[in-house]
Amino acid sequence: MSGSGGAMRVFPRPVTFVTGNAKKLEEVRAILGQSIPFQSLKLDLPELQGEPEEISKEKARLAAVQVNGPVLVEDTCLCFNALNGLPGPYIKWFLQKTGHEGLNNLLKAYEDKSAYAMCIFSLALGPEDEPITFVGKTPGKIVPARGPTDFGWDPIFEPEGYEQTFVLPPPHPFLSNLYHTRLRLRYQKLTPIYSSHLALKSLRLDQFFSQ
Ligand SMILES: O=c1nc[nH]c2c1ncn2[C@H]1C[C@H](O)[C@@H](COP(=O)(O)OP(=O)(O)OP(=O)(O)O)O1
Ligand SMILES: [Mg+2]
Repeated sequence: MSGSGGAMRVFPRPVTFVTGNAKKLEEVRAILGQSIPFQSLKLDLPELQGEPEEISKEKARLAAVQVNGPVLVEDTCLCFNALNGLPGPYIKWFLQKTGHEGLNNLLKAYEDKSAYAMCIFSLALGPEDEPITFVGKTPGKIVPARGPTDFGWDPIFEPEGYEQTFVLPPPHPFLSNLYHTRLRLRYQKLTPIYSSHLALKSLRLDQFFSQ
């Protein structure tokens, strides 16, 4: 696929990011909303049980039927290594029922507090198309909650290489705008993804996202 074209050719219609989560929307809009024709729809779609990628794909299929056009969905998992990846895709329910403290308690029986945050994006070009998934992982560890509690499990996840959870206030306003840190983390998760999966589909990543 060479020559002119790009996003407008791949997506004759805007991609609808379907989510019921305002925070997610804020972040994804900030990262992708400038580079592809983008709109959003607030829907809390059912998420079936199973392996994370399958859950996400199925969600994209449902979304594409509802929207009848190109859709993007994201599923976020928080996976504890000591528990072989659980709570994983079920983190939302664990968080709701047990809170940050309960999540820490789950690991009390284990020395290994390591975890990874995983975001899975699934893109379906339409109701008839098989969704493409993009998986990004950020390693880190589970710590007692600190900082503001405005976004999910952020306060208990300390990404590797950072001495703070996602949400502590920036140590210095010029050095680290936390909002940026968080976006960068997400971006890190996304970058390897574009190249591998989109190349497979012979859709050049820059055609997707840089125009
Ligand atoms: O970057 C994040 N940092 C901290 N917490 C996060 C993040 N991203 C999602 N979360 C929370 C939201 C929900 O409690 C669970 C994932 O569940 P998940 O199904 O992916 O999100 P959701 O149901 O809120 O929105 P959606 O309508 O897009 O499915 O982790
Ligand atoms: Mg959900």
